[in-house]
Amino acid sequence: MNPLSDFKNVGEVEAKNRMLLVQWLNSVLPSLNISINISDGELRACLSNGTVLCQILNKLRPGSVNVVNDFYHSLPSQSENVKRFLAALDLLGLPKFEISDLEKGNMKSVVDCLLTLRAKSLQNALGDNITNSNAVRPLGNMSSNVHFTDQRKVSSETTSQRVVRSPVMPEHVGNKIHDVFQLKHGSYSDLPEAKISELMKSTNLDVNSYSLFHHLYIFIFFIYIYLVPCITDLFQHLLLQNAPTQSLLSVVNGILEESVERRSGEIPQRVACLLRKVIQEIERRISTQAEHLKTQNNLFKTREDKYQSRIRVLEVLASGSKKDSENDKSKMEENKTDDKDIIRLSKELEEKSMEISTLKKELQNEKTKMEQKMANDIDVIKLVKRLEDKNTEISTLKQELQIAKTKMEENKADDKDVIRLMKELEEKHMEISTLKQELKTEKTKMEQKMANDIDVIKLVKGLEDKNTEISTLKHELQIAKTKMEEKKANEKDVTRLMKEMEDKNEQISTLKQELQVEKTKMEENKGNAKNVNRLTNELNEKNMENLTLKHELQVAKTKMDGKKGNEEDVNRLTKELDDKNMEILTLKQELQVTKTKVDEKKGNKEDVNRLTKELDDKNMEILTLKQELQVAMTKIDEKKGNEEDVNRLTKELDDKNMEILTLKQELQTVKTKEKKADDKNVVRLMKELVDKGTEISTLKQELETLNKTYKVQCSQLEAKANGAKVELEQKSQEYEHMLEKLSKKIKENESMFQKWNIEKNKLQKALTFQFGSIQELRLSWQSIKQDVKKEQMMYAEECNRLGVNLKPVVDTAESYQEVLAENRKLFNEVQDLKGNIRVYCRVRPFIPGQKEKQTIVEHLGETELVVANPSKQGKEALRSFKFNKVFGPASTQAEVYADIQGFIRSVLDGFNVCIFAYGQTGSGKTYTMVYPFVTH
Ligand SMILES: Nc1ncnc2c1ncn2[C@@H]1O[C@H](COP(=O)(O)OP(=O)(O)OP(=O)(O)O)[C@@H](O)[C@H]1O
Repeated sequence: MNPLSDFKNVGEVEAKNRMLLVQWLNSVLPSLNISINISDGELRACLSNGTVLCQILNKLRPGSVNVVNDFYHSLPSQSENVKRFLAALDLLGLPKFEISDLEKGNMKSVVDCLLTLRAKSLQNALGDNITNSNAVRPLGNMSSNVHFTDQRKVSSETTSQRVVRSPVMPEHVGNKIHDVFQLKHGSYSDLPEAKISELMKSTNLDVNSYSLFHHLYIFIFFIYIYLVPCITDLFQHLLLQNAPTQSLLSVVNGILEESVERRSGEIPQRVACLLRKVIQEIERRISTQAEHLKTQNNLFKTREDKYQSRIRVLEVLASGSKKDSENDKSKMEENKTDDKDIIRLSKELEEKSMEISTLKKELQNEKTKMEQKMANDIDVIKLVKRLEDKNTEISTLKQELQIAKTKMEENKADDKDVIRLMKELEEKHMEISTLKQELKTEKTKMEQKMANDIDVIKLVKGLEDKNTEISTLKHELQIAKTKMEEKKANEKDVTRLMKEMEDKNEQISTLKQELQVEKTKMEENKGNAKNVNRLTNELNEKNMENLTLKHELQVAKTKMDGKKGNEEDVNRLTKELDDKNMEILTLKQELQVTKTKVDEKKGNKEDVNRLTKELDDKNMEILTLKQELQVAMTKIDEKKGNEEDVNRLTKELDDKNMEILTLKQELQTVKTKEKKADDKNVVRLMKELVDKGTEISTLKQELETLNKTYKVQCSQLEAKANGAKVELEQKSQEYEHMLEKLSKKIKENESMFQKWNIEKNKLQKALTFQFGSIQELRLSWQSIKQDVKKEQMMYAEECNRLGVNLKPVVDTAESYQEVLAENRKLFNEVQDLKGNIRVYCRVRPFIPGQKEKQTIVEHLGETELVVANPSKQGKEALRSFKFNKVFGPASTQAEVYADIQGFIRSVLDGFNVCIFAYGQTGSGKTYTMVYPFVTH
């Protein structure tokens, strides 16, 4: 056991005892009105006066203590009151406490003492008439000395009076002894404890219960002494054995008193023997009483042990209950652990539910991802389509580029652009291949079940970037295309110019021929030299113009050969060409006009004049032209000298024309070659196209397979998702079920917890009750112990008194013989006078329940009895009998005894007496002899 808990228990027990005491004090003395939660110090202050203690005792036993009320000398009076109270307790045989305990020491002893007083008073209050009478009686009345002094006071009374009155105290003793005998004969264990204590404590006697048993014994003894001296030793022994001690003592007292009254000084031998035997019997009884006391002591010890063991058992039970409570606590703790488990399980459930929710969320996310991936896949498909479109575009671009390339090669186009474009194309190819690789990797990633969206987004971004790049490239290509077209246009312009040049040259040649024709005509028609000159000048001018044109053409060609002729030059050249054409047209018109004029001059003299005028004009013009030509010539001379140069130039022009022709031929050939190359390129491109188509078809197939696998995977994933959903639902249902179970368990545990709490409370109440009962048992045990000690003391005192009383009895035993002899003589004389043999008749009444109630007794007289005989008639029908005395059916045992009690005296005087009963079975012999104490 835990010492701390012991301490607590001890403290609790002391507090409870104090409360009990306070309650009792308040109930006995309501004026006190002490608080239940009084402390030790307060209780000391309340009781240290001593007056309260004395008042309580006086309340319980009025007049037990005289209270000292000395207000001037309070302290001595207080201690005096306490002393008186303690003395009274001492007299009562109750446990005491020390005065120092009340003044300074531990109040526990004071509380225990007062609680024993309380227990004693409660026992008395439990309806025990004997103890009630004791409670009312003054304390001094309890002393046995008082009884003996009273006994001595009435010693002068007659024997018969004594027989009735004397057994006030000895009757207690006799009863006690009788009861003790009963106990000795083996019924201790059958008796209740209350009865034992009652027996042990009872010092009072109900006089009404004094039975005939006692009288009968005295009566038989006297018969034995005076009337039946020859009675056997066995009967004597039986008498002594069965006689109560009080009867024996009263008999002894009676004999002694009678001998004293007679003053004969003689005690008959038989009486002396009887007295010795009585004394021996009393001694034996005392010794047996001592033994009984010992056995009682042992019994009390065993009972004490029993109580101790019970206390221990109760303590063990208490500890057990504590253990039980601890077990309950442990159970509670287990319940707590169960609760913890439940909490843990609920937490786990929550976690599971959280996991389920997260799984659901993940599933949702997966779904969304799947959908996104589906969307991405759609995007990818779109991208692939776009890529295919791009490929087609690229292929077309390639073709265009190839065409442009060839054209550029043919037309010596910008190599750098072409190279750049080629490089870009290669880069595009590379990019496309990388894109393809990326696509493949994407596909593999898609095959590896959903590459993350970021990569897809990146790819999409990359694709977008690529698209932008492609768009920029397209734009560049468009620009390049436009440039190429422009260049083509330039080329066309160049060719057109070349054609125009050729036309001009042809026109020039025709003009030359016309001029030649005109010259010949002029010569034939003695044409005007001025016109010739003019025409020559004009021709020269035209030649110059041609030269300049050629030169400019050459420059343009060189520029074109330089492959970097810009549009401005071309425009400029075209403008110049247009101007020249305009000039040529004007010249043509002028020529036409002159031709017509010449034709008119040929027709008519007037016209000739006009023509001459016109010729003059023309000449003037020619002159001007010549001048101009001269200027030009001078200029030419200044630059290149003379007409040779012009011829050279004309030759050169011819050469150039030739060159133009050759160039035209070359162009024609190049065009043919170009056509051939174009065909080759077309074949190659076709091949590439076919390859691309195959690639595209394979890519499409791959895409389709990928789509299919993707769809299959999607379906699988959907199936898995559905399965997971079903599992999740099942799990959620299971968890819900578990939750319900757990909630039920929690409710059950709560109900169990409440039950346990109720049981715990009950156990605690039972424990407190048991503790209280243990305490009460202890107190009662202490009181019983005190009672036993007191009884022991009383018995010791009684023994001493008996010894003291017996001593004069023994001393005067011899003088008694004389008295007894005289008494015997007188009595026997009376008996002889009455008749030595007496015959009595007693008629039994009908027994209750007897069916046939017909009596044959016809007449019942004092000494006569008439009996009817129905079988006979006449005188014999009635028969009368005479007896010393006839007792009727209404006669009592006392009447019968009163008639024969003289024989008892004779017995005690030493005479032999014989009393016997005779009669039919069931006539009442045993009733008359054995049941003398039944009063009727
Ligand atoms: N005077 C009486 N008054 C009332 N009842 C009596 C009286 N005498 C005898 N009885 C009853 O009669 C019945 C028989 O009595 P009892 O046993 O004394 O007869 P008995 O003569 O002793 O019989 P047995 O010879 O068989 O021993 C008993 O029940 C007894 O109580």
